[in-house]
Amino acid sequence: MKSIKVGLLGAGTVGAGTFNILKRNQEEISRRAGHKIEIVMVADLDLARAKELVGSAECEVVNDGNLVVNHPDIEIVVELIGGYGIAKDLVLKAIANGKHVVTANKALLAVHGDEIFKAAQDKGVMVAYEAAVAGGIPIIKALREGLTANRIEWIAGIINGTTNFILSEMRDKGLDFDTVLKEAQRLGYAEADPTFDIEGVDAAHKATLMASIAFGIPVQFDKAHIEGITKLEAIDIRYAEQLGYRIKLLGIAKRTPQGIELRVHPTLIPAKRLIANVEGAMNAVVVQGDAVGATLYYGKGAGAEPTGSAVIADLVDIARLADADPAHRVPHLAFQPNAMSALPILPISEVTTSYYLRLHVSDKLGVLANVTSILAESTISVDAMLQKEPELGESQTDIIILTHQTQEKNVEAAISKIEALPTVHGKVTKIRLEHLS
Ligand SMILES: NC(=O)c1ccc[n+]([C@@H]2O[C@H](COP(=O)([O-])OP(=O)(O)OC[C@H]3O[C@@H](n4cnc5c(N)ncnc54)[C@H](O)[C@@H]3O)[C@@H](O)[C@H]2O)c1
Ligand SMILES: N[C@@H](CCO)C(=O)O
Ligand code: NA
Repeated sequence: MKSIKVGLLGAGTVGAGTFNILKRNQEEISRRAGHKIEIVMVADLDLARAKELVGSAECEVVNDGNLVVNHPDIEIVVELIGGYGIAKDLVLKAIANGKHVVTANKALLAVHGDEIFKAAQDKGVMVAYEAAVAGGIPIIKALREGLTANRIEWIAGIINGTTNFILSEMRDKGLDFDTVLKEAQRLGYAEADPTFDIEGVDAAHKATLMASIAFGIPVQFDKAHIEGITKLEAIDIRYAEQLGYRIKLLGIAKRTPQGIELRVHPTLIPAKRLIANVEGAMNAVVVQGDAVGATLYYGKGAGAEPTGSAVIADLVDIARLADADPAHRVPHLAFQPNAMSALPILPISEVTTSYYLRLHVSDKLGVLANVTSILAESTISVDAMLQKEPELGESQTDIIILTHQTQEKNVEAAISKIEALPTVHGKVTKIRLEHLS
């Protein structure tokens, strides 16, 4: 049996998960791959961490990733450092040296993916990234291969474990935001910079990659509309529940005749949908294809071994395909590089969806009539409404309105008019709503 030599860049959470699974399941994995996949060198700036991971195993430990990417016997480089700097440099060097690359680095691919995939294409090597989206869930495999017959219509996913964990723990245990974030960091879910998680950036990296392989468009992270969970208020989570909805941070990629919607934001979804009941650090992605209908993928999107599971799946894929003619391998972005689409990513003002609006109003006759006539003038139709009784001794209260589908710019124009009414106080809270059907 041939041995395929692998070099590991980064011995942190995912590096350790990958190393340990490969050690534990070596025999089973070799039976599948038809080759022995062997990590022969581990590089980490923190040499002690790498040494502790490798233990007594036969594997060189170094603190300079260049030794991995320049190693003559290493065929596959696994990049698990993260970020755009040294990770990009080492990935491009590995490709230039004719090595295949496996990476979990969605930030790098969502921003520099086109350059990296082009370099790999020119050199005839593979860049595999199953771990980059929804960790252990084989969503890249499903989109690039399993659903290849379909014209994919939309994808909607809970694709950041940290924020789903925060939303779940806050709702169920009444814990505060900072306490739950610290716990997510301790469990190894959070990014090195946790603002990437809570501000929706990490989910947008993943949605960008899914949009590319679903629709055959270049990676365009800079065009994604991104909102995180930091401005979400507990009161809206409660009102949503009363109306039969849950609020989740969704990554959405949708094809429309005018272009592609690519957006990440807190979203109301009907509580009866399976995806609405995905809790804790779990991830789930719904993919709607024209032939297959809706399919749902669920599992652990973060953590050492779930993510390591995806890294090793890529190693096995590469081991199986390494000898194949590069033209016969699965294209990096699922579509042949000369058959990419130029469909634009739509600005958020052009997006069409439904809305949850919360207005703080004076409890006076005629307020509701004023609001509904503004909505009617803007051709926004109302799906449901909830008017709270004012608290004892209060003269103001909340009105919650759920709209039918309309364009974002219509809703924004109507909100400006509603906020100008003397009986409406402060800003109107707007949260997008998706029925996912
Ligand atoms: N943690 C997860 O659950 C998870 C899931 C999916 C994807 N990812 C991605 O995987 C990658 C790694 O994440 P992680 O959580 O394992 O991070 P981590 O911080 O636990 O590990 C990164 C390791 O890289 C090392 N490192 C930093 N600079 C280096 C350099 N110049 N040369 C060599 N080593 C260097 C660090 O010392 C550290 O040990 C990131 O791209 C992340 O986005 C993480
Ligand atoms: N920080 C990411 C890790 C997995 O990509 C998350 O919380 O989902
Ligand atoms: Na995955």
